[in-house]
Amino acid sequence: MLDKPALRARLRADRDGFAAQSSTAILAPEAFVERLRRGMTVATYCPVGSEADPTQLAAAAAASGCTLALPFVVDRSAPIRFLAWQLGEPLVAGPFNLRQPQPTSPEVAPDVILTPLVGYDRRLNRLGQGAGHYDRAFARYEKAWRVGVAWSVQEVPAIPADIWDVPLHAIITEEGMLWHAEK
Ligand SMILES: Nc1nc2c(c(=O)[nH]1)N(C=O)[C@@H](CNc1ccc(C(=O)N[C@@H](CCC(=O)O)C(=O)O)cc1)CN2
Ligand SMILES: Nc1ncnc2c1ncn2[C@@H]1O[C@H](COP(=O)(O)OP(=O)(O)OP(=O)(O)O)[C@@H](O)[C@H]1O
Repeated sequence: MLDKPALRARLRADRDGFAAQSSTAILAPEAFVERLRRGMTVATYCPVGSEADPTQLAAAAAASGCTLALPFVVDRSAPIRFLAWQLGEPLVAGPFNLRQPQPTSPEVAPDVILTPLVGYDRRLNRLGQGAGHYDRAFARYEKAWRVGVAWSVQEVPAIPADIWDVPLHAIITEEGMLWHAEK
C-alpha cells in the first residue's frame, strides 16, 4: 500500500486531470437535504484548484434555514476556527491560496462539517492535506455530522488510517451520497 504522502501526490494529480476535462457539478442529494434543520450551523469551504465544489450543498443548507460558516486558518500548526459567513459575502486571501471570511466574523460551532479531501475509501476513511486541520476540528466538534465532498476519482480501495484519523459519516460526489444510515 502507498504511504500517505505518495497517495496524496497521486490523488492530487488524478483530481487535477478529472477537473480539467469534466463539467459536472455536485448536486445536493435528497438524503443530505433531509437531515438539515432550520438553525443548524453548516460549515462549508471555498474550493481551491481542482477540489470538488460544495456550493450547491451550501445553497441547500441556506435554503433550509441553516447558518453557514467557513474555515479560517493562519498556518499549518494552528487549529481551524469556523467563522460565520453568508453566500456571496466578500472573502479575504489567506494562506495556501485559500479565500477566507473576514477575521472579525464571529466564531461558531458547526453541526455539519462539509469537508474537502484528497482521497477517500468506501469505509469512509479520509485523506486530507496532511496538516491535521480537519482531524483536529473533528476531535473538537465530535458531535458534528462529518460529510466529505469529493469527485468520484478520489476514491481508493483503502486509505492508510492513523490512530487520530476520524472517519466521515457520509461522502457526497457527483455520483451521489455514500453513507452508513445509523448517523
Ligand atoms: N478549500 C479548502 N479549504 C480548506 C482546507 C482544504 O483542504 N481545502 N483545509 C484543509 O485542511 C484547511 C486549510 N488547510 C490546508 C492545509 C494544507 C494545505 C496544503 O498543504 N496545500 C498544498 C497544495 C495542495 C494542492 O496542490 O492541491 C500546498 O500548499 O502545498 C492546504 C490547506 C481549511 N480550509
Ligand atoms: N486530534 C488531533 N490533535 C492533535 N494533532 C492531530 C490530531 N489529529 C491529527 N493531528 C496531527 O495532524 C497531522 C496530520 O495528520 P494526517 O496526515 O493524518 O492529516 P490528514 O488526514 O491528511 O488530514 P487533515 O489535514 O485534512 O486533517 C499529524 O501530524 C497528526 O499528529
